[in-house]
Amino acid sequence: MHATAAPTTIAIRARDVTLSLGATEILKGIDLDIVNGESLAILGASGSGKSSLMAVLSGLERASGGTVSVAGTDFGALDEDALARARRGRIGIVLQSFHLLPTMTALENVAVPLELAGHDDAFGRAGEELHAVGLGHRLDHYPAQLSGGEQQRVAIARAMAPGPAILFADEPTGNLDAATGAAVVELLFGRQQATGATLLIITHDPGLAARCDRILEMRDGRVIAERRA
Ligand SMILES: Nc1ncnc2c1ncn2[C@@H]1O[C@H](COP(=O)(O)OP(=O)(O)OP(=O)(O)O)[C@@H](O)[C@H]1O
Repeated sequence: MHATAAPTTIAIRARDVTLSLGATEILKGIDLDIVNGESLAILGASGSGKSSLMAVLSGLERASGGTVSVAGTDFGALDEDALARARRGRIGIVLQSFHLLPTMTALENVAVPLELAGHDDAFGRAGEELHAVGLGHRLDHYPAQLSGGEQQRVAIARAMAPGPAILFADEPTGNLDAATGAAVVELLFGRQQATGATLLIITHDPGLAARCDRILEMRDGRVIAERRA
């Protein structure tokens, strides 16, 4: 019996991507295809270009050369407004140091960006997502009243609330102890599986990388190795 493979669709395609800041060439020709729903770990020494690659693939930074296409849209062909529209709701980002607003509760941290993006029921959606990350009982807590692991859960809820097709995480467990980090990793993969999102994780943790479908290793602005986990 032959199963007909569903056509794989490319979430992110990079072709000969370079990034120069001033006289420094940071990315030196990256070629990459990331399939929808795939999880990909990016490993590499400090300064190898991991965060820069994430910035370019997520549209935070424009490539100096080459092309980055997300869901078939060439980011380089878009002006600032069109790029912001293309990114909005489609790309979620979780960073190592959470970046929650200290004067807002957990619920507000998740709801306010949704509200600004014009979501009809921002607070309802934010509450659902905070329940999904296990923080239904912490909605009215401020970041300073939450543990590091809880703050990272809020940051994950904020990134996931608009229903992004792609989630980027830059060392999401870097500021957490091992047990808390492991719980956050379970949560990330759980949310990925529940939503079918594509997941890109920058990590120094080989155990976390091994949980991903594929591992890229960077050195000096280039991808030097690639393997299936
Ligand atoms: N704004 C900038 N101007 C000039 N050089 C920069 C700038 N930002 C980053 N770099 C340089 O680009 C290189 C890659 O940095 P990047 O942050 O992407 O590395 P990384 O692999 O994510 O490192 P880490 O694991 O330490 O976060 C480094 O040598 C860094 O010093």
